[in-house]
Amino acid sequence: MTVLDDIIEGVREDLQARRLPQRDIESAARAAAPARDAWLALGGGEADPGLRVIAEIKRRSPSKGDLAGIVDPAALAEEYVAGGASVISVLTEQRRFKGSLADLDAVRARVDVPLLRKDFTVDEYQIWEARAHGADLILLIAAALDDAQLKGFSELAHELGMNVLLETHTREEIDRAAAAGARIIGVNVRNLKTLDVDRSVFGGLAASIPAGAVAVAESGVRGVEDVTHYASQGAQALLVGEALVRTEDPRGLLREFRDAGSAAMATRLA
Ligand SMILES: O=P(O)(O)OC[C@@H](O)[C@@H](O)c1c[nH]c2ccccc12
Repeated sequence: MTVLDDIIEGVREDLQARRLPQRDIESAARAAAPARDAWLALGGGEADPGLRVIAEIKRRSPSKGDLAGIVDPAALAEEYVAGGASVISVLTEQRRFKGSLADLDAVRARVDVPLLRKDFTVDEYQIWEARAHGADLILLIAAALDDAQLKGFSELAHELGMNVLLETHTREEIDRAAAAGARIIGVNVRNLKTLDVDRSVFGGLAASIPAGAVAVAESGVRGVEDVTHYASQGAQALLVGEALVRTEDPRGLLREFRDAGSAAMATRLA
């Protein structure tokens, strides 16, 4: 059994414990304020977008253990917005990442940028639930889903006005993401089956991401050098967790990342 299989088993158990009747979650989703456009926020369709950052609220991870206490996730989210984050990612998985839907609610109440509900989506219920809690974007992981699920889950998210960040790790998964109509494609340089990080995976796959889709490099940003690396390899956006939750100055670090990344993008496109 891989790490990913193990995580998903826990996610399914937690879901059964909190599941509301389908009509209740649907009416909560329909009552939520309309979703914001995360694709536009990430520079979709723009000729000169500048590097966008998806800043993540993450207390713990299976690979690194405890990262940060984060007693007030909304205050951290406000720092991220002040530093120019385009999207905020809120981990809602409980067992391995110490996240919750309450974190998503707290952040939603305080910031206006698009929010990614970051979780292991394996059931349509979680998509309704994401919308009910104010998410604008959901994560779908190609390694965890078959083609019919990628397509069906994407369609449901779009029907609810949300975007999808479709996470890949191989060439084959990028092709599957493209076939599912993904407009925001992430390459996670961490292999979710082994948790190994290999930063060169992004550059090896970036050219396979279809034009028109926003290319997101996920994981492994330790500092400005990694930002420059990903941006020079074709990343339009970065998903950053650990570096931002560990620093004393998330606002300043975010600005540094955006400046360095935008400069590297400009050089690449010149
Ligand atoms: O903390 P990092 O190395 O900056 O990584 C952030 C993000 O990419 C990572 O949290 C992540 C990427 N895909 C995921 C899927 C589930 C949980 C977490 C993730």
